[in-house]
Amino acid sequence: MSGGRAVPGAPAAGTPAAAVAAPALHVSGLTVRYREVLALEDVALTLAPGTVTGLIGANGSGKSTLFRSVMGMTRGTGVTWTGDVRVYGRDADAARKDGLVGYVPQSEDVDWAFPVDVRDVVTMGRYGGMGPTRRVRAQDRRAVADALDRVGLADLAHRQIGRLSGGQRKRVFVARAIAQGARLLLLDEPFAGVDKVSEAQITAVLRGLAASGCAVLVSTHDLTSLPDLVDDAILLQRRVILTGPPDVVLRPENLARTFGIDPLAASRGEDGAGAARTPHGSATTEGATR
Ligand SMILES: Nc1ncnc2c1ncn2[C@@H]1O[C@H](COP(=O)(O)OP(=O)(O)OP(=O)(O)O)[C@@H](O)[C@H]1O
Repeated sequence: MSGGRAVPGAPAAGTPAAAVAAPALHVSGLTVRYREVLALEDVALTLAPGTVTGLIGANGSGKSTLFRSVMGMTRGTGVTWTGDVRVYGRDADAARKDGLVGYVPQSEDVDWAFPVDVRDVVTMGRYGGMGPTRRVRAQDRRAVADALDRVGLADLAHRQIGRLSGGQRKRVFVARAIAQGARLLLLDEPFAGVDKVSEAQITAVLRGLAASGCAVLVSTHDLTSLPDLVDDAILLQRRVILTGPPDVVLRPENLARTFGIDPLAASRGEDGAGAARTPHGSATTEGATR
């Protein structure tokens, strides 16, 4: 972590020049099995720095498993994991250790009643660079203030985290990743349970991060807003079905390949259950093969 003002997207101190030119994320041959459940099969994808990529798939299609694999969280009893994950050309474990990867999981394992405020949580993003004493330095304070500014939470810095709305809570964890100096951000359903205003704020923050050179991978079921958010989208159904610009990926025939239904038929009410919003109508997000 470099000193001075945090600049998301700037290479971390000591990052080799060759790594700067490398893809932000390169996954190849990733197969993950939870005992008898094959969650991901031979997944390959590449994210360029400075882009936002949407990860689209029905429930159970493997989105969270993909995020967890990049975070090294799919190793353990009953989990079989093969494949290669590189972050800016480096082994993912080493890149995470250096704080290059920020992760906003679907639901944080957080005790919302705990007496910590917004600034305390965002400061946790700086722990990696603080050493064992966790003494907060001037540069940490500046990075935290900058991150809070970016997500529009500066005014709530001293609010206890349990007294935040759902959208504000999401933004706190985005700010924590920004304060960390992450150059690859993984967000698992950041818009779930979030109103349109918060969604627009989070979208603006993510676009801003991409503009400053970060790569962002975001899963969402809100397909209507996808074109405003992403440069590219990946359709996942245990395997990567399709990657491309959102207008191509969101074509009804392509969505039907992943969601297992004709979304236009769904919009006509022939299958309305669990409908997700798309620019073309409604598509159910249920019905994936598990
Ligand atoms: N810890 C686990 N043990 C066993 N099976 C699991 C585990 N976690 C996920 N799975 C299974 O792996 C598959 C992929 O799950 P995953 O959570 O990655 O999907 P997802 O696309 O994130 O779904 P959602 O949109 O519902 O969040 C599913 O069939 C799921 O039931």
